[in-house]
Amino acid sequence: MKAHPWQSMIEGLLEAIILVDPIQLRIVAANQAIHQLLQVGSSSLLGKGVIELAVAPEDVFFWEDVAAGLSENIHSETMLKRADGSIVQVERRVTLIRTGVDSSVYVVAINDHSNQRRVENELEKLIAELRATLESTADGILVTDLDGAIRSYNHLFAELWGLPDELLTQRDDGAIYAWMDACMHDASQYEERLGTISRSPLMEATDVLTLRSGKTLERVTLPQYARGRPIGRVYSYRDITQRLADEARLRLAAKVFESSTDAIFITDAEQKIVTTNPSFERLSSYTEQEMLGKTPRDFFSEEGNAVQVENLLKELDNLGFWEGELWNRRKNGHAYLCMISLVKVQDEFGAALNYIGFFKDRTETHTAKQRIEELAFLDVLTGLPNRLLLEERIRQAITISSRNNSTFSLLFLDLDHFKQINDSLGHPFGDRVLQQVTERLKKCIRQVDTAARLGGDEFVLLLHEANAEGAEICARRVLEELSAPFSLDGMHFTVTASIGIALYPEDGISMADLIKNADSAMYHVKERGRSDFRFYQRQMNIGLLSRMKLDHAMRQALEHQRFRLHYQPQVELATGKMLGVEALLRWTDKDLGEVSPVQFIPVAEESGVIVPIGNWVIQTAIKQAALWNRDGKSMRVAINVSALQFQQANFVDSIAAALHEHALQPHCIELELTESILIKDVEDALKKLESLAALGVKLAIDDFGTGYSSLSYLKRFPIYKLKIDRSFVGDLPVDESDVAIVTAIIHLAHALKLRVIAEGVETDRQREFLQQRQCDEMQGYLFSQAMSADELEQRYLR
Ligand SMILES: Nc1nc2c(ncn2[C@@H]2O[C@H](COP(=O)(O)O[C@H]3[C@@H](O)[C@H](n4cnc5c(=O)[nH]c(N)nc54)O[C@@H]3COP(=O)(O)O)[C@@H](O)[C@H]2O)c(=O)[nH]1
Repeated sequence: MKAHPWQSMIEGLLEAIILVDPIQLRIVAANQAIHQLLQVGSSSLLGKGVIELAVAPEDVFFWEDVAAGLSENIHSETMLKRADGSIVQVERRVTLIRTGVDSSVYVVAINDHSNQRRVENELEKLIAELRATLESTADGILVTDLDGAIRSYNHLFAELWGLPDELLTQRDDGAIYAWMDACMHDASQYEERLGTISRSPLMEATDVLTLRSGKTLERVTLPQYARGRPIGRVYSYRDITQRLADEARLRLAAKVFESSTDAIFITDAEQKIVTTNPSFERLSSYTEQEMLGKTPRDFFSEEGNAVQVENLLKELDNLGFWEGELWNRRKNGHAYLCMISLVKVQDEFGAALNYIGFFKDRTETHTAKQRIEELAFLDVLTGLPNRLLLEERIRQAITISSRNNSTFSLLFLDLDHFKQINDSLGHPFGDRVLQQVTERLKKCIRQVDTAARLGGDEFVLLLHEANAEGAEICARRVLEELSAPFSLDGMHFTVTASIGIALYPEDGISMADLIKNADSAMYHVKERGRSDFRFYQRQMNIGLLSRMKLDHAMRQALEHQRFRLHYQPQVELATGKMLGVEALLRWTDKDLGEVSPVQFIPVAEESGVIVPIGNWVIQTAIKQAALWNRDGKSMRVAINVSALQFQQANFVDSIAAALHEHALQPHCIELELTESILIKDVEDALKKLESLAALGVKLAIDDFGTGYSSLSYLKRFPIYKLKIDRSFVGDLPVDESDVAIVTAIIHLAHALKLRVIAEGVETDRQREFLQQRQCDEMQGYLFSQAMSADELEQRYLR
């Protein structure tokens, strides 16, 4: 094919050129540049249909339009196919050049655009990436130029500031800034700061913005540079509301950790301690440094609790927590009781992240608890086990004895006349006596035995594996131990006790029965004169029951006038003349028969019915004395007065009223008072005795020598007569002690200008002895027993 005349002209052009015949649409000339662009051999394009190079459909349409004479020029981007089939982006300009009147040629100038296109693509990608970055950032971003005109912002910015939809769709920078102003808690400060920033293009700043909504935003602003010069500014906003709250919480947690009074340690996932708080060191004496890397196992494991520690660690891993108490040791070796809580901190899959241990020293609470428990089981005054603990020990003793077929004994011990000590010397004194008694009781039992105080002056001794013989030995030891004089505040006195013994299993197989029966046996001792011991016998409980019955019967007897008075003469020793009588209460019950005052007076005193009975005695005795004296017979009547009766506030008035009612001279009445009455409430007793003496009533001390025998009251009180107790008279004149005592009492009475009478005189030898010692009067079976008023009148007053 002949070369086109323009071939050489286009050959040297850098731009790729093809010349196309406008009729046949065939390439008539092509330069080197197009061959290179399409990577085809030189001249290989010549003669080729131009449409063959077209890739894009619009090119095909264009050349079809050209062929149809519809189009002449085109300048556009398109694509060409290379020889290897690859596509190349080009800028293509097609110009129809008239070469003659009837001839023309299309000059197709082609520029390889693939580089530019690549750059543009890159740019687009970059922009898209930037946009994506902008959108995907966790911060709200606002980009402005140096004048503050908004160049762009991301959706998070809009969200953080709550921009309304209309501001998102229209471009109105002023409205956006106004909106942001309005959101601010302190708009003026915000604007001032913003002004400062915008006036300083190079300024980098971080600010915290507090919005009215309660949100807190952190704003970081940086200048935007292009070619080393600031061209604008980027503001990034981050919602730090939660972070601030978290930080505050963390600060608080840190403060709690630091200032907690609980010792706290935190371990890593391998249970190695990574930190401890100050309380940890305070409590354990180990510093944090010493604990780092140690494990709870190292820290808590103590001699003897290793198994417990292993179990708790197992439980901690299984359940995620453990709580309990453990004994541990401080660095100095001192043991302390830890109240521990261990918690396993886990990730969402349950794997351990950390372990946190809290513990506190519970030693004091433990000790206090122990003390409280002790107090619950110990008698505060004496430190002895109380009823609760005794019951527990008896229960144990029953269990062991029934299993071993062995025995044990219960000694129920009640101090004799202890009430008098309390009443006369006060409760604090009585308490100290009980403490001294306790010390003596402790000496009488073995280590394995129990001495318990039930309350008041009641004690129980539980003697393990003690049969009757063992119990008796112990009872005797107690009586002997107590018989030694007590000494308190310079006072010397004696305390005796009545002891009842019950044996297991003979006297009961239950705790209640054993205590009841020992108590019952003790009562029998009381009834039979006290200061002794006695074994329980089956019929004794009838006695207990009968005490209640007796009380009831006495009240009935009083109501139905079944009491009567007998009178026992009191005789002048020197002349044998009867000077008076002692009124003695008698009672014949329809069921019980004749009941001795020895039996019923103590029960009446115990229940209080002695007061109305005593009043009846006073009324009856004074009435009888008035009758005798009215008939011209001079007869003095001695009346027994019990302590409870004397304590009644109206006692003196009742005597005065009775004397007045029966018009009896007061000197015809002699009141026999026991020593205990006088030492009970000394001031009250003194007042009453002085009032009675002022009335003219004579006062005698009954049973003299058996009580506390405090001689001071003989000096202070208006006493008229002492009555020597019959226990000192019975063995006269054989018993040297009795001889000495009786002689001393007579001398004492006379020295104090008191009269003296001996009771219980049964023999002539006794009478003679008393006469020799110049005792003033006597009373006893030797002269006469007590008898009814009628009988007495018949025998002695005719
Ligand atoms: N508060 C009141 N007590 C009273 C009253 N009546 C009596 N009693 C007291 O009861 C106790 C026992 O009295 P009783 O059984 O009547 O015994 C008295 C005499 O019978 C007895 N006595 C007299 N002589 C002899 C004797 O030679 N031998 C001997 N074995 N007993 C004898 O002594 C009792 C008198 O004692 P006392 O009162 O100490 O003088 C007794 O304590 C009574 O006090 C009452 O009304 N109220």
